[in-house]
Amino acid sequence: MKDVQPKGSHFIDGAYVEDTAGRVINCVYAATGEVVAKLHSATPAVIAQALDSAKRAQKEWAALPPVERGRVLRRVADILRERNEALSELETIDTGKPIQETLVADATSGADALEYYGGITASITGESVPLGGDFVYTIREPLGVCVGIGAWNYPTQIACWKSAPALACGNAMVFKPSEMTPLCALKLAEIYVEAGAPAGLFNVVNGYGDVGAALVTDSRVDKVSLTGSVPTGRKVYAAAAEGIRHVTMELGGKSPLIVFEDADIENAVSAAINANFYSTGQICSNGTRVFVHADIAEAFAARLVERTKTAVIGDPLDPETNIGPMVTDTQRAKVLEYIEIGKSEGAKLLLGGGIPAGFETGNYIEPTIFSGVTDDMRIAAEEIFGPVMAILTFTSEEEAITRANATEFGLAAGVFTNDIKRGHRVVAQLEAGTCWINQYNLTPVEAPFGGVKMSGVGRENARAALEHYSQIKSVYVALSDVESAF
Ligand SMILES: NC(=O)c1ccc[n+]([C@@H]2O[C@H](COP(=O)([O-])OP(=O)(O)OC[C@H]3O[C@@H](n4cnc5c(N)ncnc54)[C@H](O)[C@@H]3O)[C@@H](O)[C@H]2O)c1
Ligand SMILES: O=CCc1c[nH]cn1
Repeated sequence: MKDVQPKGSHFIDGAYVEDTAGRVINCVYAATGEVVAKLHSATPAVIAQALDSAKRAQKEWAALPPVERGRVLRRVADILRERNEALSELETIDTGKPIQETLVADATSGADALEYYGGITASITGESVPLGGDFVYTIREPLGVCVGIGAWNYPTQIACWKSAPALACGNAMVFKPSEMTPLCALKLAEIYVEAGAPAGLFNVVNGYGDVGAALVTDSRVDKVSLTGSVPTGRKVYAAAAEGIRHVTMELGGKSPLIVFEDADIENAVSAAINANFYSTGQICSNGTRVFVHADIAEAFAARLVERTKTAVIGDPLDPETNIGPMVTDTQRAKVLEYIEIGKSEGAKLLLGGGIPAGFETGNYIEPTIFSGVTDDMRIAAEEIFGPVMAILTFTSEEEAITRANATEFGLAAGVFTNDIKRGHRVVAQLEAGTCWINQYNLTPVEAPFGGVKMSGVGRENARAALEHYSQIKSVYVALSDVESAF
């Protein structure tokens, strides 16, 4: 294994920082259990250093001409692309996701965000509102210091999706990665400095949940953007509310993928595979409730099982592997428990259901398919966040919509049909922030991404994210005399 030990646990004010007084964070390669790096959770002194330097850098950054700020972000995008191979390898070591995925979905997705926001930085403007003589103009101002808190499934992408729009709007960011994947965001911080961002503009503090909690309530912080689970979202949202801070909440889901009887079965099967087994099932927007019309359910399941049997489970650094280990043994244990729950609830196990033979070391788990699932089963109601697909059947459009919406979550949804009118009609009734018709899980930076209901607040990506990293100042300009009562 190559040496991935960073020069310090945190990256603050343009340099690596270490404080060994913090609790140890072991960074483990999920395929072997080997500890590949040892870091320390941020102490209060480290957190203060990060916030102070971000506050200072933010003023300097916001004072630059927007076109110059945009140029720095575009340079970050270029460096991310130039180093894609090394960054993808690091992402694979950090998360356990197969290299064939990380080469196309992580630093590259981050680069898209940096390029997109770098390109529009200079067009983040206010407007002029005529009042028949007098007028109002608006200025779109940065919020100040933003805190980003990440989940472990997409450490590079999450850091880029948060920092790119934040910095484009003139903010600074202190980013706290998940304690399970502490390595990738440090590389991004190095790249920001190399691309010309002022020291302190993008700081990374590693740490456990208590570090996130300390950041959220600090008086220097103006905005918090969390990617994580609903229970953490509840805590962070409440803590941020104490200080009336702006929030973005990118939380969990239990999204429906509806396959109508007229759908192209091969495409629908491909989508179900992507919606459940990509990243070994560790994607927030996964379509884990696959509603299939009863008329095609048997054919769909047969083809799905046939194709899933060809999945290549292996070392994620091997380019042939398309199913890697889960991020941690704890996460795998949780998924194995759900599989047992599914069996005891009476769902039919069509494929998988355990640790693959020959993969007793590492956090491996088989891609698992249940059929005969009903809405009341826990495997159909709760987010598992692993490679477990539940197939449910339906007989009418109305029934599919009602059952798809019968969840507290509302992150994403997909519809497969060859009747395009039906596709639009159904999507219009689905309670989800991100929908796909005849596709699943593609998240281009040009499209707003985020959830409704318990799945979140706010949007990432596209111009929509700018609304969540800026505030509007209205300036009334009088061209006439001032009237008063006396
Ligand atoms: N909607 C999205 O865009 C999106 C994307 C990826 C993952 N997710 C969700 O994330 C979850 C999986 O990730 P996870 O297990 O890392 O989530 P998690 O909620 O356990 O942790 C997320 C982050 O919050 C931090 N944290 C924990 N307690 C905190 C507190 N009290 N205050 C501040 N920070 C705290 C953690 O250290 C971590 O960095 C799933 O529910 C998944 O759906 C959502
Ligand atoms: O994990 C959630 C965000 C996402 C969806 N697809 C790629 N990234």
